[in-house]
Amino acid sequence: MTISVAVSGASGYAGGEVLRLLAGHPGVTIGAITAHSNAGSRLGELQPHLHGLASRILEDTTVDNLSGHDVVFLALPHGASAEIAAQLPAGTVVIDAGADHRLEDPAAWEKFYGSAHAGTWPYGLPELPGQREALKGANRIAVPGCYPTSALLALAPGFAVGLLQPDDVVIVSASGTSGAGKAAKVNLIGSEVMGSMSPYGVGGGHRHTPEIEQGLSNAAGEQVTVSFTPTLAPMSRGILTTATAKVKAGTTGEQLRQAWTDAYDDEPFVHVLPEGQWPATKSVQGSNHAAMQLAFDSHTGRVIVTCAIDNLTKGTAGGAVQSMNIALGLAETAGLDLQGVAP
Ligand SMILES: NC(=O)C1=CN([C@@H]2O[C@H](COP(=O)(O)OP(=O)(O)OC[C@H]3O[C@@H](n4cnc5c(N)ncnc54)[C@H](OP(=O)(O)O)[C@@H]3O)[C@@H](O)[C@H]2O)C=CC1
Ligand SMILES: CC(=O)N[C@@H](CCC(=O)OP(=O)(O)O)C(=O)O
Repeated sequence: MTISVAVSGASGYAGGEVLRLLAGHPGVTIGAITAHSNAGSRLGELQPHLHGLASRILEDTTVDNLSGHDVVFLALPHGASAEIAAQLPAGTVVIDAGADHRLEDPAAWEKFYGSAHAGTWPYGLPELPGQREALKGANRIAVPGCYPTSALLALAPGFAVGLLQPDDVVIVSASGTSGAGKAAKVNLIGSEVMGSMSPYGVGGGHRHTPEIEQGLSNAAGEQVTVSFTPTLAPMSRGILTTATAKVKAGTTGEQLRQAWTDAYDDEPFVHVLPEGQWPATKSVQGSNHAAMQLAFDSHTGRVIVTCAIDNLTKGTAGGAVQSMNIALGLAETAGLDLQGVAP
């Protein structure tokens, strides 16, 4: 049996990455591919790396064009996906790469996104406690944001076993510029970003703060507050997150390492590196893998975890395909058997 899949936002970075992964997926057939201003164009003009699909024509992103498939991926700007999703048949598996259905708290949504909350869907990060079960058979899936994917993978194990204090969490992430999408922004063009790094959304203003707090609070079973600072790095892909939290009194370095290795030893895509080896974005580029390392800083009583992902793969499209596989009962790694790229 082959599963028919439609991909909207196929002219953009996230949609293009979904197509790259689906092109190598053994169980799916790619049906409609849709765009907005680029509808009518050949895919090869916009995504020249997708050689096998180059002659496909982008259709308009309409309910009619997306209906009639088993699975629909939405890789659209915030707001656009909720409007389309609400009109797709209930039996279709809809996987939203955007933020519209990630947050559980309508007040947090309204505060950070400034619009009405569209509802909450199962969250597509299967490595979180209990989340793989929640995705089985789901027909609506909210793909996490790229920063939250790295931050939640980094700290959830310590909160899940009660080793970390909930009120002193500091997370700093560096992201490649593709995280911002294809639309040109003056601070993202090469001459501005090459050879330079800069922060943004400083002081609790970034919209991923409530998403990270939600995931860590769910893992901890109590409210976790987070200080999150994103920075822009001169690379096209990749996120390196450094997350630190104060440990509870009496916690040892051995207990911390045990908690992380217990959480991830059986995971196909999340790797706690051997002690002393630290992650690099290059090692996960183009793959659905996350590489991480942790250390206990006994001087400050903090655990420091670094986690590297590719924002477009594990941070978006790879997580989306992994969640689709779980929802449909396929092998979780189908279409995702890709190693990193070097050098
Ligand atoms: N880039 C990343 O690392 C991540 C992105 N995401 C999310 O994925 C989604 C897509 O992001 P990304 O691919 O980066 O963005 P891009 O700007 O690269 O692509 C946006 C896509 O949406 C289409 N589009 C734009 N406006 C509309 C509209 N009003 N109705 C329908 N389609 C529209 C565009 O079509 P056209 O080109 O034809 O105008 C294009 O295909 C966003 O919600 C983003 O937040 C999530 C995690 C990480
Ligand atoms: C570098 C960069 O600009 N990154 C984006 C986050 C990308 C992402 O995960 O987006 P959504 O939550 O919107 O899906 C940002 O900070 O807005």
